Amino acid sequence: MLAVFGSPGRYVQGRDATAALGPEMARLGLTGPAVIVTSGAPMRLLEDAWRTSLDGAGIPYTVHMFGGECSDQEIDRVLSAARDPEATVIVGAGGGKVLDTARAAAAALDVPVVTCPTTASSDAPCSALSVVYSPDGTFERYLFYPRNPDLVLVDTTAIAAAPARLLVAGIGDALATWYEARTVREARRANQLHGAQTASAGALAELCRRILFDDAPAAIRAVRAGAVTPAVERLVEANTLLSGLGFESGGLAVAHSVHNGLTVAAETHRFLHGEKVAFGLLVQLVVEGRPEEELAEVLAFSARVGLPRTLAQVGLADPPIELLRGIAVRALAEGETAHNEPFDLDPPTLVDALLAADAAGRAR
Ligand SMILES: NC(=O)c1ccc[n+]([C@@H]2O[C@H](COP(=O)([O-])OP(=O)(O)OC[C@H]3O[C@@H](n4cnc5c(N)ncnc54)[C@H](O)[C@@H]3O)[C@@H](O)[C@H]2O)c1
Ligand SMILES: [Zn+2]
Repeated sequence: MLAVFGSPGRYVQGRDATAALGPEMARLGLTGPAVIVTSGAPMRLLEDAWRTSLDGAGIPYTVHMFGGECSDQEIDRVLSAARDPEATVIVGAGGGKVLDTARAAAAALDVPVVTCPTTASSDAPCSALSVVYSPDGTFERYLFYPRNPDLVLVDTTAIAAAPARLLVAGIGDALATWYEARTVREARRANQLHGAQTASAGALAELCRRILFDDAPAAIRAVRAGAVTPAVERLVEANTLLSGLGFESGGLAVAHSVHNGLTVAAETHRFLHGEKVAFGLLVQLVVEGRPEEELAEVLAFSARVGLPRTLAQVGLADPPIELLRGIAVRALAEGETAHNEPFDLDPPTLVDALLAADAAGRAR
């Protein structure tokens, strides 16, 4: 297997970065017409900055309001919105679902995509894939693309204006990165680019983990105050760039499959991707039989930053055993990254790991 490493063409991050969107697009030749896919909160935060920046760069654009889920239906709506202006670039500005929808529409049109995360709630911004759900929020499939985004522009002022819960969820998604990449490396499985892991992907995942452990509490405090600080900048880079490069070029394992499994339970739909991944990571450590100290370290960190450690904390207080079985079956469906483990996994084994991870979280 060849080693493969992928990354976005250009990554720009900082205070009020949206002011640079027009010039950054223009320097890449992305002069429009553009369709901006966005939702309510990001729109309110950024519409004035878009007008100034894109008008200033001579880039015509229209805005498409996101319907709430990255589903085939929503991707089709964006394609319709792009038809009339004959859009030559799609810009996604919002959470992971907005970015995934924008990326899917751009790929279908074979035009470049720009992602502008307005929250550091997941590692969606930098990747060359989308996660597609049914309109009611059940995981359906991954869509893989030949290219990563041409430009990722991260406005930390917008991110600091978002609820701290979103940043914490992003920490959950980023926390799993190094542990999942370690599994993929040890098992010599393929990463999300269908190649072997480079040493640099492992090193980026490692740096991601170190920044989380060093900077997360200070960054969360600052975002609660709506402030951008050096700790916020580092943490946003860890959640967005390092976790993004780390998961894609490093690979995924049980933690993300448990997330996908949990989505079969409607009770979990009000919880964020990164919150479910954080619990999935505990399940992964249990099923891999990692040392007690490692589980304790992750549990202590998760408790400190406020990530879920139990089934109840992702909406499943006292779940019936049939529901847990359904979650395990979905988590082990064909193509799931749980199969990157170096051992065979079956639903009863995973149900036991779900129960044991929950017990470990409750015991703390
Ligand atoms: N493509 C990938 O590589 C990849 C990686 C990780 C996750 N994902 C996907 O991304 C999604 C998770 O993304 P998410 O956790 O961001 O959820 P989300 O997209 O639902 O966004 C969460 C909420 O944040 C709000 N929001 C965004 N910016 C805001 C701001 N500045 N102020 C206030 N509210 C704001 C949104 O409106 C939304 O209600 C899942 O569908 C997951 O599967 C994809
Ligand atoms: Zn994730």
